[in-house]
Amino acid sequence: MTPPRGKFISFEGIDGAGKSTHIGFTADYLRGKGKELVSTREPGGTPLGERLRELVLHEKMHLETEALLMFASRREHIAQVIAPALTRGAWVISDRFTDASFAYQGGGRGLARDKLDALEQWVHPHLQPDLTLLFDVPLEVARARLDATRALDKFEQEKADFFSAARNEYLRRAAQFPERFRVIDSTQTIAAIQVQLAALLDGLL
Ligand SMILES: Nc1ncnc2c1ncn2[C@@H]1O[C@H](COP(=O)(O)OP(=O)(O)O)[C@@H](O)[C@H]1O
Ligand SMILES: Cc1cn([C@H]2C[C@H](O)[C@@H](COP(=O)(O)OP(=O)(O)O)O2)c(=O)[nH]c1=O
Repeated sequence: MTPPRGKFISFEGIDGAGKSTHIGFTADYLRGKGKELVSTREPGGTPLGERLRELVLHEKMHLETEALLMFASRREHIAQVIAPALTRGAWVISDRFTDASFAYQGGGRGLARDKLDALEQWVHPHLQPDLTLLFDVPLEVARARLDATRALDKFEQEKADFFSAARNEYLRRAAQFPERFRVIDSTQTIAAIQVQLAALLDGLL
């Protein structure tokens, strides 16, 4: 008998919003409920994708090259990891997916939305996350969290305008696709967010 398809959850937000923190909690929570879980990330998630990630996070390149590499990594990720896992009934949680390309290459860098729409249609015409968790914080909060924790990559070194545009594009997408997005106020304490996450995940189980 074919197992029921697994669920696909993406985690989004500007750098420093708290995605990585809550991915760990979500993975533990779902494993605790007995789900086979695949925790992965973009760009990356496959050996080839991780090599593309190194390039795209550290090399200067044309904006369209950057967008194409994000989708090239995603194509491989879907083929090798996401689709097979969902088919065998595993749940997939991904640290970013296509909404990040709309937010960063589209909102942040100004790539025309119709080009991103075309790439999305090409690379995954029939696949969307069942749930997209958007961790939303004001830029100053995100920046303060980043400065306190780590060395910054190419994107994290961008200026406030870039993150403001990326955040706005995320919120625009959340309003456009309310059935799959949940916006989480990430200025709350980690414990308060976990309570909210547990309730959202229970709704999917
Ligand atoms: N709700 C929160 N309140 C306070 N600090 C937080 C919160 N969420 C995350 N942090 C801290 O902010 C930093 C960045 O979080 P992280 O999860 O790495 O963000 P992201 O993956 O979105 O870039 C970490 O040091 C983390 O402990
Ligand atoms: C998936 C994706 C990520 N990005 C950017 C957002 C992030 O700044 C960067 C890497 O994402 P992320 O995994 O959040 O890095 P870390 O957790 O190490 O901070 O890639 C894009 O610009 N477009 C995309 O399509």
